[in-house]
Amino acid sequence: MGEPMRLGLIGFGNIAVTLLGQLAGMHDAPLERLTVLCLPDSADEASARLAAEFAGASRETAVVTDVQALLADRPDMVVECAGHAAVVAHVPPVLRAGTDVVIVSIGALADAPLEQELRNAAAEGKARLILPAGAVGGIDLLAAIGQAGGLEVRYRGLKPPLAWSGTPAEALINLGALREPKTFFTGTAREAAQAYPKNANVAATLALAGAGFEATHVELIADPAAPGNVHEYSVVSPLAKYTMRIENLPSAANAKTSVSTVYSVLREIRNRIGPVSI
Ligand SMILES: NC(=O)C1=CN([C@@H]2O[C@H](COP(=O)(O)OP(=O)(O)OC[C@H]3O[C@@H](n4cnc5c(N)ncnc54)[C@H](O)[C@@H]3O)[C@@H](O)[C@H]2O)C=CC1
Ligand SMILES: O=C([O-])CC(=O)C(=O)O
Repeated sequence: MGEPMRLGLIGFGNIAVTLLGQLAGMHDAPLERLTVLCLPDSADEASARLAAEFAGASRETAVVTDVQALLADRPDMVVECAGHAAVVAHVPPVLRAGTDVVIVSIGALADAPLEQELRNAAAEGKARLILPAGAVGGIDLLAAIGQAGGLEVRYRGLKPPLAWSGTPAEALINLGALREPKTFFTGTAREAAQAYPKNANVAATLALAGAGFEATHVELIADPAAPGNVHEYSVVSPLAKYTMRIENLPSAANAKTSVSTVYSVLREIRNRIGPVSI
């Protein structure tokens, strides 16, 4: 059994709430304290759910609404699952304080000055910024072979039309009337991640692991027949060629987010506290 851990969470939406259920059932790699940083309007709900679903004899919980209060709770690691704006607001001070941070809103790093600020903050605090695979897979191989250079990475993100609601796709196509797949975006991973902050974090993850934000080619597609949130990419390099296609189950509470994202975060937590990392 691993050492008990103090975990901080930033955000209390779909990913955080689903993760809470997973953490509550986790007994082989225990958490002794869970501190949630949420917006003031969700603090009461977060407190009630933590008390009902997580707190126990050997588990303490706290809900806070500012980052200094989160740090005062001395988390061993913080997980961001709140969106790009929360990365901007909260992650640099947590890293500077010397606390490792897992971020799911990886597309925030498409803003080059922010990426630099996060790298500097991690170096200053001697902390690690951990970028999980999220809703995509094969990041281990991409990051490994990418070091040899010569990579070509092409990514296609297909989701059902509903998952693109509230995004710039709405102004480009009639999502409700779509009867066949429609590619509404072609461009770089940087453009995709910035224009679609809730849908193209995967493009940023591939870019950071592989060929970079400018050289990673992205297509985004609304497809009424999509069997879920689909991430497809191909890699050509001097060391290996591979293609990947993942059909993800969308979250019940947020069609934009695949459930596997939550399990990817859980994997980072288990790897941190469990006796084996895989
Ligand atoms: N890396 C990946 O593969 C993926 C990354 N994501 C990222 O994860 C994010 C969260 O996803 P969901 O939980 O499904 O979204 P959600 O919208 O259900 O939850 C986000 C929560 O964060 C809260 N929040 C927003 N700003 C905040 C702040 N400054 N401080 C504290 N809380 C704040 C909101 O009130 C909301 O409850 C997405 O916005 C996206 O950026 C999502 C899917 C895949
Ligand atoms: O959850 C997914 O399938 C991917 C996603 O939203 C993102 O890349 O931002």
